Order: sequence, then structure tokens, then C-alpha cells
Amino acid sequence: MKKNFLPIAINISGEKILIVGGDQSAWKKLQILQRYGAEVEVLAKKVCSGIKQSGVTFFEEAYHSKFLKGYLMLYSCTNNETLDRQIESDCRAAGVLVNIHDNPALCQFVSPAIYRNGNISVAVSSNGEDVYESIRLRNEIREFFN
Ligand SMILES: C[C@@]1(CC(=O)O)c2cc3[nH]c(cc4nc(cc5[nH]c(cc(n2)[C@H]1CCC(=O)O)[C@@](C)(CC(=O)O)[C@@H]5CCC(=O)O)C(CC(=O)O)=C4CCC(=O)O)c(CCC(=O)O)c3CC(=O)O
Ligand SMILES: NC(=O)C1=CN([C@@H]2O[C@H](COP(=O)(O)OP(=O)(O)OC[C@H]3O[C@@H](n4cnc5c(N)ncnc54)[C@H](O)[C@@H]3O)[C@@H](O)[C@H]2O)C=CC1
Repeated sequence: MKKNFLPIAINISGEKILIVGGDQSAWKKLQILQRYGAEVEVLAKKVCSGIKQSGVTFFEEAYHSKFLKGYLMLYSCTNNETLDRQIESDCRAAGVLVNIHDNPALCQFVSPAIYRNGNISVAVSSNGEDVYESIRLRNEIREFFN
């Protein structure tokens, strides 16, 4: 079935977010989430030094569904599609909102390209169909405001 993603703005203050995966994609995702003050934790077999030095709580372990307790949402940034499928199904069972960073077919929600200025956020999403167009348009919006 074709997916339809509804743009919403969700409060993350006081909520915990888990990133699975600990390399460059996870690092980029962490930096975006931290701009919104999210309380992020990272779980990966190997966590890169940038993430380790950023001060977030991290677990250098293999993924297991037992980790899912207490999170509002989870972003998977692994390099393993079989694992991502497992994570998606575990999250749905546990009631944790799930995003698989490079696989819209497995995403319960997708991440927009964001322009932020104080309380104003403009979020561009392509229904998960064309991320490059979302980024291009966000960059035009940034130019428009600056
Ligand atoms: C579905 C979605 C899932 C999700 O992540 O939620 C998704 C999926 C995919 N991304 C891919 C590639 C890249 N994505 C980025 C970057 C971003 N991707 C983001 C969102 C989304 N990406 C969601 C859809 C959003 C929408 O609806 O439009 C942004 C906007 C927000 C964020 O990640 O938080 C963030 C910009 C952050 C910023 O600038 O602020 C870069 C550039 C980079 O990494 O620097 C590359 C190239 C990397 C390279 O190749 O080097 C591919 C492979 C495509 C292909 O090759 O064809 C897929 C899979 C596919 O499209 O099928
Ligand atoms: N680096 C980038 O900017 C981009 C990467 N990608 C894709 O995204 C994926 C991730 O890329 P990178 O961040 O470069 O990561 P990477 O491929 O270097 O590392 C994957 C991460 O997942 C962790 N991991 C793997 N199996 C695990 C398990 N069972 N339990 C816990 N953690 C596990 C690893 O320890 C590592 O931290 C790859 O598939 C890559 O092709 C896509 C677009 C851009």
C-alpha cells in the first residue's frame, strides 16, 4: 500500500529517543535531534568517537529488543536491512515510533528537511519519495529568509 505521511510537530521535551547505529549516519541524526533539545541515547556494536565525545548516553552492544523500554521513538541508522526489519517489527510491537533512516518502506514516520529560526520551523517532506527535492527546497527557503 502506498504510504501517506502526515506532517506533525511532536513534543520531545522529557522524552527519550534511541538511535541504533553509531557511525556517520547516526552522528548526523544525533546532531539534528540535539538542535531540538532531544534526550538521545545511542546503541551500536561500535560507536564512533564523535558520538562518544558528544556527552550522550551510549551503549556499545548489539541490538536486542530488550532495549526498547521507555523510548518515545527510535531511529535506525545501521547498515543491515535484516536487522532494520527486526527493529521495525519490534518497535511496532512495543509501541515505539520507528524510523529507518534509508528505507522509507520501513518507516512509520519520516524526517523532513528543516529550516529553523527560533520558534519557527519549516519542515519539507516529499512523502519519503524524493529526499533530494526536500533538501533543495529547504535550502531555497533558507535563502528566502536570510
Ligand atoms: C525517507 C527518508 C527517511 C528518513 O530518514 O526519515 C530518507 C531516505 C533516504 N535518504 C537517502 C539519502 C540521503 N539523505 C540525506 C539526508 C537527509 N535525509 C533526510 C530525510 C529522509 N531520507 C527521509 C525522506 C524525507 C522526505 O520525505 O523527503 C533528511 C532531510 C532529514 C534527516 O535525515 O533527518 C536529511 C537532510 C538533513 C539536513 O540537511 O538537514 C543525504 C545527504 C546527507 O546525508 O548529507 C543523502 C545522500 C547520502 C549519500 O548518498 O551520500 C536515501 C538514498 C537515496 C538515493 O540514493 O537515491 C534514502 C532512501 C530513499 O529515498 O529511498
Ligand atoms: N554515511 C552516510 O552519510 C550515509 C550512509 N548511508 C547508509 O546508511 C547506513 C549506515 O551508514 P553509516 O552511518 O556510515 O554506518 P556504518 O555502515 O559505518 O555503520 C553501521 C553502524 O551500525 C552498527 N550496527 C551494525 N549492526 C548492529 C547490531 N546488530 N547491533 C547494533 N549496532 C549495529 C555498527 O556498529 C555501526 O555503528 C549504510 O547502509 C550506508 O550505506 C546512506 C546514506 C548516507
